[in-house]
Amino acid sequence: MTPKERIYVAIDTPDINRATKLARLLSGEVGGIKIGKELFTAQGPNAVRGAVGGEPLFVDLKFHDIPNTVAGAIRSSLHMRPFMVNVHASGGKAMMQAAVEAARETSEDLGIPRPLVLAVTVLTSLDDTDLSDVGQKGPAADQVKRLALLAQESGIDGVVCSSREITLLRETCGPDFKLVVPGIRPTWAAVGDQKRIMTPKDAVAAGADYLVIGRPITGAEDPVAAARRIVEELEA
Ligand SMILES: O=C(O)c1cc(=O)[nH]c(=O)n1[C@@H]1O[C@H](COP(=O)(O)O)[C@@H](O)[C@H]1O
Repeated sequence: MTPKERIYVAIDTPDINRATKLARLLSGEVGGIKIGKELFTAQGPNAVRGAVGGEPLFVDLKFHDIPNTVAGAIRSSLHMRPFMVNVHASGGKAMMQAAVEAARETSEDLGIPRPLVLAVTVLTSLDDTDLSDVGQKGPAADQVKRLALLAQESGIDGVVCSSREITLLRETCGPDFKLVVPGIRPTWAAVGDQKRIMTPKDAVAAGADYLVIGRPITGAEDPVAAARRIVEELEA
């Protein structure tokens, strides 16, 4: 995989014109586009695919519900022809198994490649204190490992984790388990609400498969120049 192919740019806006413009501008500059709750909730599935054009799409809706409902949501999301979809690992084993099975069945029915089904472990905006506030047993790395192993047992293709856990998960889950990593901050970008962060180059060196990068690119005065700068840093 080339450095460019590893980058999924997170387009978080409710505005379809801005999303379409960013996706067109960045087409060919990155590996794919990630669309999440903000655009999806405002504009719906048809608009999402329309905005993204033919680029590989990560549909990041982080489903977290009972198995039957998550399976149905995964089935519905496949009409956007995603390359990756995700659920929360904390939804449990039966829920993750139902998500994988729904993706398999529906992609067969639609005659499309099965998307990678990923599980979100511990959000990159949470640290050890936040985890203990919600009664989860930290430190964050331990909880990420626990959830990643459960996801792997459930037939999930990989996890969304922070850069801080990449090395641990590579050792624990092996070379083929996909590690998709948000909370990526080049040295020249603002941190914002992210807590467990790393630079793009360090994250790839640690073993990340895909990097999810939003505001450092989309919030830049020149998003194409920012994307190119990140690609150059990865290639250096
Ligand atoms: O699943 C995700 O993509 C995700 C998981 C996570 O733990 N942290 C996280 O930031 N994300 C998403 O990754 C993107 C990060 O965007 P920036 O912080 O702007 O780079 C956002 O769209 C988040 O919704």
